[in-house]
Amino acid sequence: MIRNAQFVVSNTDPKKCPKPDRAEIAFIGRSNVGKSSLINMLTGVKELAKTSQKPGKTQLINHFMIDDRWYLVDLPGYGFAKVSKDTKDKWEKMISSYLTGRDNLCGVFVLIDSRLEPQKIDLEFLNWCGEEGVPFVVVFTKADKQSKTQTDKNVKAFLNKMEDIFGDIPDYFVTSAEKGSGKDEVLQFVDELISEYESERTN
Ligand SMILES: Nc1nc2c(ncn2[C@@H]2O[C@H](COP(=O)(O)OP(=O)(O)OP(=O)(O)O)[C@@H](O)[C@H]2O)c(=O)[nH]1
Ligand SMILES: [Mg+2]
Repeated sequence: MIRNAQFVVSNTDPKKCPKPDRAEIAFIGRSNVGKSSLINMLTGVKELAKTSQKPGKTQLINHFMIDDRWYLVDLPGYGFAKVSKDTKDKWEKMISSYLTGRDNLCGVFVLIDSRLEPQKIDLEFLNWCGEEGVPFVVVFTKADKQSKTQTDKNVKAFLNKMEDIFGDIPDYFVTSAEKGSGKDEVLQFVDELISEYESERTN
């Protein structure tokens, strides 16, 4: 359970992010996949992270302080078609330097739309994370949008692709921000990552 969640700061420059003095967990995924909605669902604060029906809402690296203990980070989405090459390049630079340079980052939750068949852009991004040693888990979103059978089918297809790429299946969660499903499982995992980070720091 998250008891307290507060917005701290937004940045374009990863170097200006808050002092990395505590555990940090980030959320990323294709534009409109439901990152901000999931963050609101997990924290129980309805409009903590700004959401929109229009893709490309989140443009900055947004830090939130959770229970005075860890940072939660909402990142802008990738794969939004209606942006210039220049904007895409800037995004890539900002996100790659954040993800590879943030010392206190203990986990990156990569969100995947459970309505879709495996998307090249998601697989490429996960592959990049693997190559760079970015510690990721997969979160399927919007499970309420179709039947459980269809969700299971899409999840399975995606995991099969991941197995082809990595030789094994990553940790994953199936969620709906609308229904609140998957909340306990995701928060339990977050807690494990943070506790691990904290015990490594004190030892
Ligand atoms: N039915 C349903 N709709 C969802 C769910 N999660 C998000 N949405 C909707 O999907 C749209 C996009 O959600 P956001 O949370 O803003 O997505 P985002 O990934 O933060 O998008 P960007 O910041 O633009 O990259 C909104 O209209 C949400 O209401 C879900 O679990 N179920
Ligand atoms: Mg967003």
